[in-house]
Amino acid sequence: MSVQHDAPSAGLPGDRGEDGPVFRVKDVLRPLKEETRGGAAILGFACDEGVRRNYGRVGAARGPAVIRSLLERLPVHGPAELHDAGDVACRDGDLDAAQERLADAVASLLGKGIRPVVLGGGHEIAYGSFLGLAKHLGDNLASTRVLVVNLDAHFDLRLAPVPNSGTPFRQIAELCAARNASFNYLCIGISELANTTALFERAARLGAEYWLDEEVRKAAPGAVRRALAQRLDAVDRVYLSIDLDVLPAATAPGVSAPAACGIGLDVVEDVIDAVKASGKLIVADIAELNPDLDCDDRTGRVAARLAYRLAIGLGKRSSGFP
Ligand SMILES: N=CN[C@@H](CCC(=O)O)C(=O)O
Ligand SMILES: [Mn+2]
Ligand SMILES: [Mn+2]
Repeated sequence: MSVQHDAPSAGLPGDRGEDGPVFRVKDVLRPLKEETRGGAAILGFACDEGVRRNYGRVGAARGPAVIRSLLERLPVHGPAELHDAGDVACRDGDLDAAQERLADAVASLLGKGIRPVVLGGGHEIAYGSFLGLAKHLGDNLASTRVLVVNLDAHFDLRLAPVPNSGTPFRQIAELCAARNASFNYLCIGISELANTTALFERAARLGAEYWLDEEVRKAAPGAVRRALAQRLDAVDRVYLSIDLDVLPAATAPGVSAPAACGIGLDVVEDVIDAVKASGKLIVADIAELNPDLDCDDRTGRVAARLAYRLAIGLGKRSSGFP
């Protein structure tokens, strides 16, 4: 279902009126209503408690507000509909409770046939997103082949006394084991110099597949897409997590741990498009934007662009370029 825009934008840079009405995301973004079914919704996770516990640079709790404001400014080129499911915040440093509330919000959206695009927040968001998917699937988790795709310089498979931004995928592995579900983890953009030997060994023990940042950078055109297509063919559903620190520091300076190498934004966008085109994407999140560390909103704009691609989709314009 889609609705026409009904209120053109005004007052934003570029909206001078002389070229006719301008429609932007803010004109189609509507607070989620109880009766809403289907479509996509953005849901914020205003939390950096996991980053703090992981000795990172805090500030990602302000990520959702900044992504929303940059997303709202982007133009919409055709009929579109997007719901805003509000924010889940972390209160009094209680990360477990915040992840539970995020999971409940994700499960509630999925129960209504709405595809959540969750905006972080530190990468502790990932455990909440997946827990929501697990709640939604219930007893069907074990029989549903879920592929977890994480675009990240880091495995985030750490062992730690308490959950943090470096542990979510180890927590997901444990949740899967407890529910007799397989842990099918594909990590794209892993940096050899940002993960210890112990983490590579844990990834191997858990059967994780990873593609290194250097391999992806040197891959022949189309190779990532072809390899990904094989993995997508073999599963029923995909949870896609994007840690912005998978991008080079010049593209994404506003993260706790910027990448020296990273993989290109074009690869990240190719992965999004391939996963969406498979029809199997069920939950997506964007993690680690720290507006306090950003430069000219560079990382925020990238996050907004990715959120747009996930929630609304590009490709309504084509120049005919060969
Ligand atoms: N979210 C994950 N963070 C990385 C941080 C690495 C760093 O601070 O250098 C990790 O734990 O591996
Ligand atoms: Mn990372
Ligand atoms: Mn991460």
